Amino acid sequence: MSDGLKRSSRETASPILKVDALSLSFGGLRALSGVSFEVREGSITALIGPNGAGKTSMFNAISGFYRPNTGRIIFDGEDISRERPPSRAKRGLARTFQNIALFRGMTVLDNIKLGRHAHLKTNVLDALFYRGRAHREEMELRAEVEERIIDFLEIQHIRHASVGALPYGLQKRVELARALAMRPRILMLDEPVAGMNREETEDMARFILDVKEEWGITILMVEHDMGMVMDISDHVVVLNFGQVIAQGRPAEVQNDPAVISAYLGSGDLAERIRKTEAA
Ligand SMILES: Nc1ncnc2c1ncn2[C@@H]1O[C@H](COP(=O)(O)OP(=O)(O)OP(=O)(O)O)[C@@H](O)[C@H]1O
Repeated sequence: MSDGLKRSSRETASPILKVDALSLSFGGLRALSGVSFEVREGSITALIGPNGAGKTSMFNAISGFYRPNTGRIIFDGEDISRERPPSRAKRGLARTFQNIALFRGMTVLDNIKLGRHAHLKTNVLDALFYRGRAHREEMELRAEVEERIIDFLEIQHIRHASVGALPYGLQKRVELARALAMRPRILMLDEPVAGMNREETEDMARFILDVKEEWGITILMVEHDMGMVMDISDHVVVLNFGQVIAQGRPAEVQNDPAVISAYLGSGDLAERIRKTEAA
């Protein structure tokens, strides 16, 4: 398929996630104020903005950790605003965290297996009847998915290693593996390359692109590395002081005067992109 065709089918794809007029306050502080945007199915959408813009608050509201004051979150056509995080996870919303949230004393494989807990049966009756062939088939399928993820992320050699002993870049990759094990429809990545060196960043960017292209999983990410954001995103949403100040394709957003001025205080945006690219 040509690039043009790919782009036009992406643009006509329906939104898998819609944030509609969402506001969120902490006491007197308004972290988000009437934020609306859409994430198209099969896209990589980046949420960017200077420090304190409201990106993490937005992520927490989407995954259900924060309850917004007003507004709605529509996932796959259904209003999930009142659902708790586990229900959202069951629907196929998976996320990683800014500070790695892995079980450091456990092996890579065991951490990945834990990613599946979102789909485990918890009801007692279910547990009693969920036996025999169906159970065996599910376990086999799970093992197959885990193996596919391990191969895909090139972490075969560390599968039995304790996570705490791994270098930072590999720990981030294991976190991605665990999120993939949930078989998500939309993967929310909170600063996936924060603290990584250039080589680790490039590896992670390639894996994220492959997750989209080969696995067909929609990505929503918060990221400060502007070079990486502009390289791999299809759509960029820019927040400042809890409001959307611009959105569009990377090239459009990069040249938007409102975006440039929002970033001036924290270093010129174009300069930051140049620096990350040159590093
Ligand atoms: N739990 C909280 N309690 C009180 N205020 C909060 C809380 N979380 C965030 N805030 C405030 O809400 C605003 C938005 O913060 P948020 O962490 O969402 O921004 P951000 O864009 O993710 O910033 P950064 O890039 O620094 O991570 C900030 O003013 C912050 O101080």
